[in-house]
Amino acid sequence: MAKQYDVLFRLLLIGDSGVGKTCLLCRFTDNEFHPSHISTIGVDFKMKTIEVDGIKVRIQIWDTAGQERYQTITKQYYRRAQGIFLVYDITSERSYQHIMKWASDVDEYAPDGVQKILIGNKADEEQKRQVGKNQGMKLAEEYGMDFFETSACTNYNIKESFTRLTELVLMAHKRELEGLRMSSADELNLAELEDDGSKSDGMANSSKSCWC
Ligand SMILES: Nc1nc2c(ncn2[C@@H]2O[C@H](COP(=O)(O)OP(=O)(O)OP(=O)(O)O)[C@@H](O)[C@H]2O)c(=O)[nH]1
Repeated sequence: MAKQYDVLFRLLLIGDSGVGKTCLLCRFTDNEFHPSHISTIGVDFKMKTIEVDGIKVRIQIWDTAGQERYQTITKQYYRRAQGIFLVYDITSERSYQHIMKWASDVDEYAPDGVQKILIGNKADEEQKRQVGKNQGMKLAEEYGMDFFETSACTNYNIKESFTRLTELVLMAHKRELEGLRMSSADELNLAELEDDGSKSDGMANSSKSCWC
């Protein structure tokens, strides 16, 4: 039977409450968008398999609550991420200013070598824009990250940004992947998902099902 995937790994979405993390995830995995905001409680995740450079990649994507009160729980998920989206809302200067704080949390809690992308979401809301595209680009450059403006609402740059972070993680784990090609027998489990699956059932808790 053909293998369902070659490699498994974990991505994480972080950023202030309301910037659109859940909607980005739902747009990417289910091509759905819902206009109401129901705050995530703790963490939630969804899976999707994509093919990049001929490699079938199964990604577990963790959506974290932006609200301060859940930070103790959500920070526990940083250390097992291979890639992280730092998300702000282009209509909220405050959410952009807070990227500094999210980036310092990543430095403190995520593993060395974790791949990062800066996302300015809600790009469809041009009339309400408070953060210029050049500000996003400048910040991303300072932190050495790639940058995308996205819209979960119009499906702008969603596939592109998820694919790019996946590519960055694949590049960062090139050596392990070469080993996989040589053996061609097993999939590579970067996220130790089987192990986590049982644990996460108890820890992941969200008030949202992903209809957004
Ligand atoms: N116009 C527009 N609205 C969006 C977009 N993405 C999300 N929203 C809206 O922004 C609100 C918050 O979206 P969520 O995805 O729930 O935000 P979140 O970051 O997951 O919030 P927490 O779970 O509280 O951390 C909702 O009303 C969404 O419909 C977008 O690209 N454009």
